Amino acid sequence: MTGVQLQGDLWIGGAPLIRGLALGFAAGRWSCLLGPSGVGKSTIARLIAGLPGPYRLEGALATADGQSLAGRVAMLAQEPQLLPWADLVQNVTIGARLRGVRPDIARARALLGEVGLAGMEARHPAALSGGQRQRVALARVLIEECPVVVLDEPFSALDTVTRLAMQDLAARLLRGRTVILITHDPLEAVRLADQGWLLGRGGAEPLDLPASPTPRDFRAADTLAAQARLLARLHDQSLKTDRKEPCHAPH
Ligand SMILES: Nc1ncnc2c1ncn2[C@@H]1O[C@H](COP(=O)(O)OP(=O)(O)OP(=O)(O)O)[C@@H](O)[C@H]1O
Repeated sequence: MTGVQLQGDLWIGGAPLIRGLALGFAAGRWSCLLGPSGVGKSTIARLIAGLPGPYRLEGALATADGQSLAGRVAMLAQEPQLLPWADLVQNVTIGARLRGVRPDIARARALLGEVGLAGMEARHPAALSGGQRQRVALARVLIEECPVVVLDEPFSALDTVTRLAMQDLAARLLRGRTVILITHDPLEAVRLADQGWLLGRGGAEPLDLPASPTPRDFRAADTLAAQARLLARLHDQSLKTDRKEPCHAPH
């Protein structure tokens, strides 16, 4: 497994986005990024996944083993980005198909079952709900065996109970990988993360997480206390940032 270090200033479209980043994503652990909408979380995800964009890093993105991240990162983007003309098995196995290797159909079917879509394998994405499409995208990431996994709001379209089940599934199947989880949900961060940061324009501040093993019980006192602390920090941050949009109410 490999850890990932990101440090420096991030720019987008010629303007500064976040200054003074110093993030160390520990090898084999789950790290979480939270922060207000537009702060740059998805941009960091794209940077780590090596996807193109109008961003520029004045600093360094490095791995603990010194090897390139190319070909070693699986990413679940905010939008599921499924192939509309392909069935669910073909969607889940797209990585193998693109690499020209034999797709593991049995594993794809098993994963579709694990994400609650058994019996729907022959459907196309248009015949799914938003939350079902998001679970196909989750299965597509879970089938990859990349050491680094970036999950950008992977459970945002799910109802609360399904979300908890998918968190448990991802925690089980991605155990031992270096996972970078982006979320707006304080409970999700507290349940899954070994470490994490709250991002703001001026950099990143570490999260205060329980010492108990993940995935943490959502009923446990230490989980709920950490969730409340994090919610309070997010609330304080939004008051400080004063990001009020002008309101064009009709007169
Ligand atoms: N092509 C672009 N040119 C200039 N700025 C851009 C471009 N694409 C995105 N941005 C800006 O970059 C900033 C960071 O976007 P990003 O998607 O990384 O934020 P985020 O923290 O993931 O937000 P959210 O929580 O809403 O998903 C935003 O303010 C956005 O407006």
